[in-house]
Amino acid sequence: MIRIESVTKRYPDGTVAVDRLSLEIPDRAITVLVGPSGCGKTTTLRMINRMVEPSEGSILLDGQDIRQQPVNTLRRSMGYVIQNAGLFQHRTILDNIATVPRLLGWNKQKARARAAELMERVGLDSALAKRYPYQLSGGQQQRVGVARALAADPPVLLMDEPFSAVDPVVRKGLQDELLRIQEELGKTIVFVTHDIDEAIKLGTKVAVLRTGGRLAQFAPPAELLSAPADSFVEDFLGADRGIRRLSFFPADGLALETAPVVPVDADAGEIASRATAPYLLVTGSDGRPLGWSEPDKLTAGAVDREQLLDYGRPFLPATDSLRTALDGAVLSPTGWAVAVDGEGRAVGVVSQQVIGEAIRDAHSRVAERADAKAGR
Ligand SMILES: Nc1ncnc2c1ncn2[C@@H]1O[C@H](COP(=O)(O)OP(=O)(O)OP(=O)(O)O)[C@@H](O)[C@H]1O
Repeated sequence: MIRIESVTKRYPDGTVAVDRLSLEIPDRAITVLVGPSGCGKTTTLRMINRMVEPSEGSILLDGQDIRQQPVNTLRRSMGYVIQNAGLFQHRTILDNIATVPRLLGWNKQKARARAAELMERVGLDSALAKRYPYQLSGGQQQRVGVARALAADPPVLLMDEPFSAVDPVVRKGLQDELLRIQEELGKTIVFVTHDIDEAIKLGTKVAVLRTGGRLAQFAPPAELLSAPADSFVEDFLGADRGIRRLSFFPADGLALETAPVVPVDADAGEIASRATAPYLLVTGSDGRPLGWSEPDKLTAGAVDREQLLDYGRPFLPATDSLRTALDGAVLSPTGWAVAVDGEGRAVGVVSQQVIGEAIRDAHSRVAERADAKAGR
């Protein structure tokens, strides 16, 4: 664990970049530092690997003050990734990634073998190994930056706005990749961003800093969204807080209805028996949804697929959230969302009303837990 204990950083010109900051950064999780420009995020990160020394307070790594070990030893235990990757322009991709192992005295062959393994891990095609950084896209360069930071297998990764310079689609890919790598490798990651959506997506815990380097709130993302500490955090979280919070509620408890799901080859009797629902979801012979129809517009044995209403975007109850389920219902012309299994086969349907009830239940469970925690 990294413990930041009442740390203040005053730069020589008198600027107080960080003001009595205390944080406990858990192992094997992603802790995000987020806040407006100039709130002291980078300064805090750089104090962890001693690129910046605190004016007051101390930082402990596994109980030991980081000043008690040689700075090079400390930095070797902490990979560092920055915006625009900061690659060595005159070295190939493979040699960029092999830099730290080489510094540690590994022979060339072993270091390059490790670099090749890491290229695969971060999703880089091995054909890029011999290229130079300028021959890569921005997103690929960022992946090289992550691979290089992981090369010596440090327990800690410090990441300073690593994905800020790439477009939103590439950025999403890099974020997903980081979550996957984290799941596989279990690093302790401290991640700086000014983007609250990125913080909420990546953070196990999120520290919101305000200008002057003071901590506004330190909590898991779902808690930030449900209970912002004050109006600064609330404003920083931005619009749609309620909807975004639904991402943290699983859809697996939704009561699905199977009666309105009819196979395309259903006979007249079966259609009639299901006609109590305002709409029926017609499925193909493979069980996948084809579209919605009003029961009286369905003719047994002769379904006109052109006449079916679009079924919108289905959700997977096992892995998706109430947000995805609600989105599916809102997008559907019938107001009902379609639930599918991993193969895309319809397993049931659910109305906006039922999703609304599930949202209310989820909210009250959170409120009960908060009450229990507060001893009310
Ligand atoms: N070397 C320095 N000397 C004087 N002031 C500095 C120095 N480095 C940073 N600062 C100031 O300290 C404050 C915090 O800077 P820092 O870079 O840590 O913020 P940040 O939250 O990372 O900002 P951004 O999101 O814009 O990168 C700012 O007011 C900045 O101008």
